[in-house]
Amino acid sequence: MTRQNVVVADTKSGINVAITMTVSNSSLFTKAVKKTRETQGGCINIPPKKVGGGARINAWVDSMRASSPTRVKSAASLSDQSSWMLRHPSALNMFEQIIEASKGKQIVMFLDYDGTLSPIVDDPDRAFMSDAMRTAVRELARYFPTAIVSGRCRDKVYNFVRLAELYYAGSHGMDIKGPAKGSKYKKETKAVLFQPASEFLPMIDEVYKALLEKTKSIPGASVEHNKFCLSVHYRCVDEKKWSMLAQQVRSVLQQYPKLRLTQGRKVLEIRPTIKWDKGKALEFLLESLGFGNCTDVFPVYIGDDRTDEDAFKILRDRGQGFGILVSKIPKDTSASYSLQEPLEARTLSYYIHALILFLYLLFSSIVYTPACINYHFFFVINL
Ligand SMILES: O=P(O)(O)OC[C@H]1O[C@H](O[C@H]2O[C@H](CO)[C@@H](O)[C@H](O)[C@H]2O)[C@H](O)[C@@H](O)[C@@H]1O
Repeated sequence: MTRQNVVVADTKSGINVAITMTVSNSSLFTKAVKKTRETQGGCINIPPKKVGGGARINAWVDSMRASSPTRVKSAASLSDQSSWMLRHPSALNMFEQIIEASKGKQIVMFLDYDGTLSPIVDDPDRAFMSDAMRTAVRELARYFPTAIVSGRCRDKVYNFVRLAELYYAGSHGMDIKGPAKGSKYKKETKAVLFQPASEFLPMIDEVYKALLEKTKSIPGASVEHNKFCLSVHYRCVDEKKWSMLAQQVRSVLQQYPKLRLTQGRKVLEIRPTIKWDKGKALEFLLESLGFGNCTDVFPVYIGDDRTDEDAFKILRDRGQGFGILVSKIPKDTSASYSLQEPLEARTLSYYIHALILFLYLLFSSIVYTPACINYHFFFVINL
């Protein structure tokens, strides 16, 4: 299967247009040409001052609307949904194939936090992961090197996950730290710490203060300091005020050409223009674990957001491992597989159990433990 991503700058709207072509000879996948108003990684061009402001703001707001799950859901027809599922089958249904592909290779796990390990909630400070999920991740890390890759600042995501044995890449990969006690998977003992955007710290602090001031009159808006980047949340902002919020953010960012804007789930993310993202963080971590040029490594990345696309794309380009997109609705993605997303509280528990099941099954097919013998028996029979 070959897949080509072509990114074309839409000079009118200031938003890039990504055209993705997937050509496959496998019966599982269909030929598809997709056009979306976003790039991989969801980058929005910050327009230069002189160009018409109104049109630009409308384009921002359009993009904010497009990322609203309810709208995307209603826009997606049933046949779109099923053809998308053919191209990105459930990781649970494809489990045997996945295990087969990883045979004899070292699996390395990369997990996004919000929307992947924790449910999406209104208050970013209350996005707790369940104890059951923590147990699943802890178990996973017993068998595979495991990293959490998040847009959040590293300390904050660590406080949610609270597992000292993991690698953490916070601030969209711009703040990477290995386990304090070293890792059993890493031969050399030198601790891993990598912060490629350190010089931006004073600027980020400055912009944080400016954004707090500019957005304080917009009910529901909040600004989160993620150390090397910032998040402007609009999940709780009335849609009628989105345009005003976009204008305020734009007015601040125009003074800082060294910062760029990307988009997540009802969040505008501001970060340095350096060429660093979750995909680069994944490569950095593989390198520091000693798997940089290895052919027998099998990285698995699970994420739900546009910024995770950078990592999915790296895996596709390397032809190693695969990405799993957590989403209930069709989205343009470089991930190979999908898992359902917890849109409603009622379906949330299903998703968490599904993910836990997937994580458990992944390691239980390789390592025999009493708790997983039943599944293994089932798995072997089904082969
Ligand atoms: O890379 P991630 O770990 O997925 O971080 C991306 C952003 O996640 C958080 O925001 C998202 O989750 C919040 C809590 O569920 C939700 O309220 C918000 O609408 C989502 O966008 C985090 O707060 C942001 O700083 C991250 O950039």
